[in-house]
Amino acid sequence: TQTTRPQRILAAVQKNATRGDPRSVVKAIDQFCRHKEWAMNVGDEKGCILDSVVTEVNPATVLELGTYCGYSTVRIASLLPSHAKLITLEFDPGNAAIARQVIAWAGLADKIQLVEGASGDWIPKLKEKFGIETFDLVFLDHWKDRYLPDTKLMEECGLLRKGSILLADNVICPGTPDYLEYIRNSPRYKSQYFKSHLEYTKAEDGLEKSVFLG
Ligand SMILES: O=C(NC/C=C/[C@H]1O[C@@H](n2ccc(=O)cc2)[C@H](O)[C@@H]1O)c1cc([N+](=O)[O-])cc(O)c1O
Ligand SMILES: [Mg+2]
Repeated sequence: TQTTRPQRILAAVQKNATRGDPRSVVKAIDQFCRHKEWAMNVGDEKGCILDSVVTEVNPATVLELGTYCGYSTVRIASLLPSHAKLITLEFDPGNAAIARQVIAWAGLADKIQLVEGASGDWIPKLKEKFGIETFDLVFLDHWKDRYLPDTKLMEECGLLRKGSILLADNVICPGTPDYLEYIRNSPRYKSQYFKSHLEYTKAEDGLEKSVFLG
């Protein structure tokens, strides 16, 4: 019977990556997606920009919207300080099941809380459920039409503080025009565009980094 793309990504990790070595997990997925089968991971080129932002922010609390197979989850968590926590939201149970195994292979399960469900349902519950005050860093990489409503929801729920960083994938391809328009014109944010390429391709894409000003 036919396997799914996430199942094939997990198989590539289990075949080519070393248990407990997050960078080898990242490399195994990039090799597979560049040479065997494209998949919507943030990828190696934009991943370097992600790494530099994570390192600069050195966050104690991170929210990721859109786990998929856990590529960026592992990439971010591998750079976090020891007591830092990353919460990642995943809607599709099949993707979540794969991501849990990728995260476990990387040896990062103790840093990561994978929550299954819709961002719109879970964002209002994160404070009470996980004892979170605010997020130092939010990585947006889920459904592109959810970036704007979820950003407004995070504001309303008091999950952002002065200096919180939002980092959004795919602001060019597939594109998030309503989010970009809002975030670039709002007096409550200072934004910066990091030009790059769509993962594993020559097409333009980029990351938008925005600081919440309070
Ligand atoms: O569509 C894209 N991403 C959508 C991601 C969606 C992921 O977020 C989850 N989610 C989690 C929580 C939710 O509330 C909703 C969905 C979904 O279950 C899925 O796992 C995309 C597409 C391209 N592309 O080239 O076409 C490139 C990219 O880098 C992309 O990120
Ligand atoms: Mg993406």
